[in-house]
Amino acid sequence: MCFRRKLPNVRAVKHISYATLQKHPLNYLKQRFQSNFNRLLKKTDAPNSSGTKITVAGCGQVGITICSFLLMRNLAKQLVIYDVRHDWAQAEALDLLHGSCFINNPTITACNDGSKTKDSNIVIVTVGARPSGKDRSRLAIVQKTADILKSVMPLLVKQSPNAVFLIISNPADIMTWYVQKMCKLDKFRCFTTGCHLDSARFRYAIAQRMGLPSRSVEGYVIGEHGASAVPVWSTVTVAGVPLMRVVPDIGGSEDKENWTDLFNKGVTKGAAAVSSVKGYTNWAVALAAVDVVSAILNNSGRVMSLGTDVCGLNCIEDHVVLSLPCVVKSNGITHILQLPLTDTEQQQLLKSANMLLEVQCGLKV
Ligand SMILES: NC(=O)c1ccc[n+]([C@@H]2O[C@H](COP(=O)([O-])OP(=O)(O)OC[C@H]3O[C@@H](n4cnc5c(N)ncnc54)[C@H](O)[C@@H]3O)[C@@H](O)[C@H]2O)c1
Repeated sequence: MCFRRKLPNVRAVKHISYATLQKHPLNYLKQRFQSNFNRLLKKTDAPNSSGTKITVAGCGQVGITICSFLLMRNLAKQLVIYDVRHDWAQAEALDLLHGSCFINNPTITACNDGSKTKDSNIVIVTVGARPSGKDRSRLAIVQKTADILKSVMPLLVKQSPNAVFLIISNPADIMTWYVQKMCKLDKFRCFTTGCHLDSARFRYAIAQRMGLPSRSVEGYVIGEHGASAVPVWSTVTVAGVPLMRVVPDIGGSEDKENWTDLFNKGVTKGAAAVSSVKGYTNWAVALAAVDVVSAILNNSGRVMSLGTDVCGLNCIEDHVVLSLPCVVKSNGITHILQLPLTDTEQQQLLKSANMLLEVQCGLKV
């Protein structure tokens, strides 16, 4: 009996005018219910934490796949989808929201003006053009994507000046260099997934040849996320055994087992094998991006081959963005590893750096 008396009295809500009731009977009911329900909730002094906020800029194939993995892995409490196609972004957000009860009730919003991205912790950038036509290389779309980023990035940086910016848009190394320069962002908090994806493809290709799962293989690809990527055979271990100890000539001119072919087919031409059929790649890049986000949010200190300005490292003397193994913590990249490379690997890395530098110089900024 005592308990019943403490329940709020539904008739006590007086502030709703008769006009409102006439106009919107449903509103009236909603307000009555909400007002009474709120009286049951007693607020404490705990600060209101809204959780990690992540913006995904660009909700094409790559962007929306990243969104779905972020939600499935429970990494974003607030997700903002930003795209010039507002209706499309809103529809994608609503589609995801319809499944809220399966993904821990996140807040998902969409916008085309950047307003809702304010104070994001992480901004993942996938806006851009896809390679199409005869030349399907990543470098073919460089100026087009740069022009798009020129209109998008200042807005996103202004809204979230302290965020970590993860650049996916291709050609990813050049675009990261461009964004770092244009928005004056530090290299530790504006970087690209770069060769983290290529390293995953590398591990997969080696594991396939060995008949083992990818996770039994460690090893890095460095340099350009693209045709001049460098396989660092000297870092490859299979079940802890350095592959170079078993195949001393691996990747060299005497490589009778054709490991270089395996790299070319599985890594540098890996994306084309998918996109020549589908028209795009989305799953592996999204998994790689979400892996980086998870490393950041967990302050993990994991080492990943990511692309940022590597001037002064491994004999590279220019401000060029390419991938080297990086330590990832909550504020971004804390350290970049100077790998002890073989002569062949070092030469290939410098070649990759020079090629990227040439494209950087040709960009109209
Ligand atoms: N780094 C990697 O490993 C990797 C892998 C795959 C794809 N990519 C790159 O990711 C990018 C996206 O690929 P996708 O397949 O999702 O392409 P997509 O064409 O499906 O999506 C691009 C999205 O960007 C949006 N967009 C374009 N201009 C915009 C603007 N000015 N403002 C806001 N939004 C804008 C488009 O509306 C579209 O939704 C491409 O550059 C692609 O090459 C990178």
